[in-house]
Amino acid sequence: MVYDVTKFLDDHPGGDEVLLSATGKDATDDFEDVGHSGSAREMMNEFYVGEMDTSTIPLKQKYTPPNQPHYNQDKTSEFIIKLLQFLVPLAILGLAFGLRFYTKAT
Ligand code: HEM
Repeated sequence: MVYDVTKFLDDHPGGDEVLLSATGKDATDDFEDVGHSGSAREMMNEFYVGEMDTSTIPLKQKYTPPNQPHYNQDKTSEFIIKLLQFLVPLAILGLAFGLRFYTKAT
């Protein structure tokens, strides 16, 4: 049985949260566990929409991850920049020492 409880959310004595948590699925157990009164069962008729062929419900809903923005998976350029950040100062230092050594010798 399918019920549309959108207009009942504000009026449900058990609150809207429990109703919302029971949407889009078989809420029979949730409903029965509360031990709803006879009048609650009568009220349900107001929100009755129809029947559903439960055999058409997929047993497990397939999770399809939302489309992610395409990140640059190629980390090579990042690695080269890091390497250069390390090597360039080292090269300058080496050059400075080299020059100093060279100018002293001559
Ligand atoms: C169309 C469906 C529903 C109707 C018409 C309905 C109606 C009611 C009514 C009239 C009450 C007051 C107590 C009573 O008379 O039994 C109530 C209480 C409550 N209902 Fe519902 N209900 C519905 C669905 C649900 C569902 C699906 C859940 C759980 C997921 C739920 C959880 C509760 C809770 C927790 C209370 C409070 C019980 C308490 O404080 O003792 N109800 N509901």
